[in-house]
Amino acid sequence: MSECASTACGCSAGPIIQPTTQAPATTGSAQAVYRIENMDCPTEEALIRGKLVGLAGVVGLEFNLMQRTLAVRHELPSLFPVEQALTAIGMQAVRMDQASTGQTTKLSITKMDCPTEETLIRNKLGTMAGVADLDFNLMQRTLSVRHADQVLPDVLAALQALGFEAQVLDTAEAASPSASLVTTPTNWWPLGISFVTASAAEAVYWLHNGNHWSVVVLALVAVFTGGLSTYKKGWIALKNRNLNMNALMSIAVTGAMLIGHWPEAAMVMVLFALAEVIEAKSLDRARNAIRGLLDLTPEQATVQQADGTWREVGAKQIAIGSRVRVKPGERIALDGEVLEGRSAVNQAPITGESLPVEKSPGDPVFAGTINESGSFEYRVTAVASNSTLARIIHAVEAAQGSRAPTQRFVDQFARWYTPIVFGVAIAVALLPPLFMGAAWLDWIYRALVLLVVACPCALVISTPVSIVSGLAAAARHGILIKGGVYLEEGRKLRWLALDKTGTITHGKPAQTDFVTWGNALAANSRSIAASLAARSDHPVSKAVAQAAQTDGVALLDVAEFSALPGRGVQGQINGETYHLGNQRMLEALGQCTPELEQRIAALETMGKTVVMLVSAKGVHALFAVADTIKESSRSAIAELHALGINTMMLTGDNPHTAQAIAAQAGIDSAQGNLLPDDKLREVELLAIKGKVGMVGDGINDAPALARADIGFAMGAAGTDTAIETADVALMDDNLGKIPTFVRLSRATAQVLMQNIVLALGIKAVFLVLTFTGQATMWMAVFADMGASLLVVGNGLRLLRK
Ligand SMILES: Nc1ncnc2c1ncn2[C@@H]1O[C@H](COP(=O)(O)OP(=O)(O)OP(=O)(O)O)[C@@H](O)[C@H]1O
Ligand SMILES: [Zn+2]
Repeated sequence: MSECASTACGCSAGPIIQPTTQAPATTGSAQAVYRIENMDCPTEEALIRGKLVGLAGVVGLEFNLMQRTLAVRHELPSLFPVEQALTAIGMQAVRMDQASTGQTTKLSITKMDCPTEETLIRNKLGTMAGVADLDFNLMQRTLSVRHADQVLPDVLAALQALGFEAQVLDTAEAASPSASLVTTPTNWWPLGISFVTASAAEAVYWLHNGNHWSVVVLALVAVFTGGLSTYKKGWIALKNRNLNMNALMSIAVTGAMLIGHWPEAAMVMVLFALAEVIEAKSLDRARNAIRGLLDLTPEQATVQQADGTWREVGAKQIAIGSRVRVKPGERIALDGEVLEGRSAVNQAPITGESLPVEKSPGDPVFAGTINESGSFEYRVTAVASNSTLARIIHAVEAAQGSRAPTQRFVDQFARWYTPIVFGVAIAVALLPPLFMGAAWLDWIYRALVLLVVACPCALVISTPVSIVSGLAAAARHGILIKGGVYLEEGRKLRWLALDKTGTITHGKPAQTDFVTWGNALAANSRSIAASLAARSDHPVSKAVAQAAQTDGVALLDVAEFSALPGRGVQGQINGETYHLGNQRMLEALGQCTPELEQRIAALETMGKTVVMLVSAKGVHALFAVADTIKESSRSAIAELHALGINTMMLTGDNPHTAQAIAAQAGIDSAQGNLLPDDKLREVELLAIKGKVGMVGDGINDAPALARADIGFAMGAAGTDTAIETADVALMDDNLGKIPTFVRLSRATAQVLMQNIVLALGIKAVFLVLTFTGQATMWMAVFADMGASLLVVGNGLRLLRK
C-alpha cells in the first residue's frame, strides 16, 4: 500500500489534478479531496460509494473518474475512518488538499540509495505519529515527507538514529534539478587493506593446512576494515526488526567466524563490500544519465547591458526579457525567441532530431541546443531553472520516483522472499542435527550459505536501473515519459487513435478554392468571411484569413464575435449576423440544400475541408482549404502496423476529408465529424479491445487524451502545458517517435524479464546446491555479486538504445 501511495504522490505533483476548491455545500462540513490512483472505472466508484455512504459523518461524495479524484464532504474530526475504509477495499488514496494536513519537506539523504534502506526508513517513519506520507526517490536520494508542522525535528532525529544524515532542501532547491552530478564517494583504502589481509588469511590457512592464530588475526582485520559499515547498518536493521542484506551478511559472516571458517568469513566480507561499491557506481551511472543532459547548457551567455554593451553573464543570473547573443557553433544557454538574425539550430538535445532547424525572428529557441551556422540575438523567455530542458529533466526525475508495476511486484516479492529463506536457514541449522543425527557444524554452515542466498539485492536493484535507463534513453530521443508505468505499458498498445489536424497533417492548411454561391458579390463575401476568420486561431480560419490577406482583401469590423467549437465562427458585420463554418453548422442553420451538399462532397473527397459563409439571406460563398500530410506520418503509420498496432483517425473534420487523408497516410480507419466528447467515446470503445493510446495536439483532444491508457502530446517543446499534462510528451511533431517509444518499451520489458529470470535463477541454483552440500559461502557471495553486476549491466544497456 505504501508504495502505491508514493506513486500517487509523484503524480499529484503534476498540475493536471487540481484539488476541488468548491465551498462546502452544507455549512459545518469540511471537504477532503483524495486522488485514488486505482479508481478509474465505474465499478470502483460503486465499490467506494457502497463503503463510504454508510459511514457516520460522511455527508457527500463527489467522484471524478477522469481525474481519479474523490471529494469527501464530512463532519468528522479526523479522516482516519474514511482512509481506513478506502484501504480496506484496496484503494490507494492520497490526500490532495495537503495544505490542511501539514507540510511537505524534501530531504536529501546521501547515504540512502538502495531499496533495503528505503524499507528501513519506511518502517521507522511510516508508523510515526504526525507523518502522513513518504515519497522516496532512491535515484535522487531524496525523501519527501508530508508531516504535521511540528514533527520535522522528530523525523530528522529518527533518521539520525538509523544512521542517516538528512539535509532539508529548501523549496527552490527541491523544485529545480541541480546541475551537479551525484556520485557516491568511495573509500578505497579500507577496502584495499581488507582485500590484502583476506587473501593473506586464505594463503596462510592453505600453507598451514588449517587455522593458525595469524589466520584469525588477518581475518579479523579483513572483516573489520572491509565490513565495518556493513556491521553498523546490519545492527541498525536488526534493532528495527528488519532483515536487510546488511543484517543477513553480518549474521552470515559472524556465524562463519564462530564455527571457525575464518578465511572464508574474511573473503565473503570483502567480496560483499566490493559488490556494494560496484553496485553504487553503476547506479550513479544510471542516475547521471539524465542529469548529464543538463550539462549541455553553457554556464555563461553574452547578454546586452543597459548601456547597450555586451557582457558575459552566468546563465543563472539572466532574467526573462534579457537580450542574448549567440555565435556560430555556440550552445544556446536559455529558452527564448529569436529577435534578429538567422541560423540553423541542432535541436537534438531536446527533440532527439539532429537535422538542423531553420530559425528566424519570432521562432523559439531552446536551452541546450546548438547553434550551427549564423549568429543571432534572442529574447529570454524563461529563467535557467525553468527552461524546457530543465523541465524535461525534472519530469524524468519525478517519473523515476513513481514505481512501475514490475517494481511493485519485485518489492512485494522481496518482502516475503527474505524472511522465508531466513526461516528455512534456521530450520536447516537445527532440524537435521537434532532429528537426524547430522553434524552440527556442517548444517550450520549450510544455513549460513542460505543467509547469503536470501539476499534479494540483485533482484530488487535490477528493476529501477532498467526503468531509469529506459526513461533516459527515451529522453535522448526527444520522448518524455512521465512514469515507469507508461514505459512498461507501451509494449501492450493495441490501438493508436490519432487526431488529424496537426498530428497527421502539418496543421497549416491553405485555401484552395473560393466559390461564390447564390447572388452575392465575390469581393464582399470574401472580406466578410476573412474578417470573421481573422478573429480565430483555428487552422481552417487561419487559411481563409491568410489567403484574403495575400490578395489584399480589406477587413471589416466585427461585433459579437464567438467561436462555435467543432462548427465554425459567428459575428455581426454592418448589423447583420454572419456564420462561417462547416456543414454541421449549415444544417443547424437549416440552410442545407442537395445542390450545395453535392458541391461540398465533391471538394471533400479530394481531401479538402469546406466552410461556408452564411447569413439569414442564405449561403454566400464556399471556401475550401487543404492541408498536407507530413512525410513522417506515412512511415510512422507503416512502422506502427508492423509492430502490430492498429490505427484509427479521429477528427472533427468531415468524414470525406477524414477518409481521404487517412487513405493517404495509410491509416486503417477514420471517423469524422467528432466533437471532443465523441472522440472520448471512440477511445472508450477502442479500450474495450485492448490498450489504447491517443495522440493529439489540440484542446478538442484533451478528454480523449486523458481517457486513453497512454496519452501522447505532440510538439511539446514549445508549449508549457503539454510537458506537464501528457503521459508521454513528444518533443517535436514527428509521429515516428511513437514506434520508437513502443520499441523502447518492448526492449525494457525484455530486459526486466531477463533480469528477473537471471536473479531468481541464480538463487534457485544455489538453493539446490546448498541442500546437496556443494555450495560454499564465498561461492554464494560471488554468485550474488555476479548476479547484481549482470542485472545492472543489462539494465544500463538500455541507455544505448
Ligand atoms: N474557428 C473555426 N473556423 C472555421 N472553421 C471551423 C472553426 N472551428 C471549427 N471549424 C470547422 O469545424 C470542423 C471541426 O473542427 P474541429 O476543431 O473539431 O476539428 P479539426 O481541427 O478540423 O480536426 P482535428 O479534430 O483533426 O484536430 C473544422 O474542420 C472546420 O470545418
Ligand atoms: Zn545480495
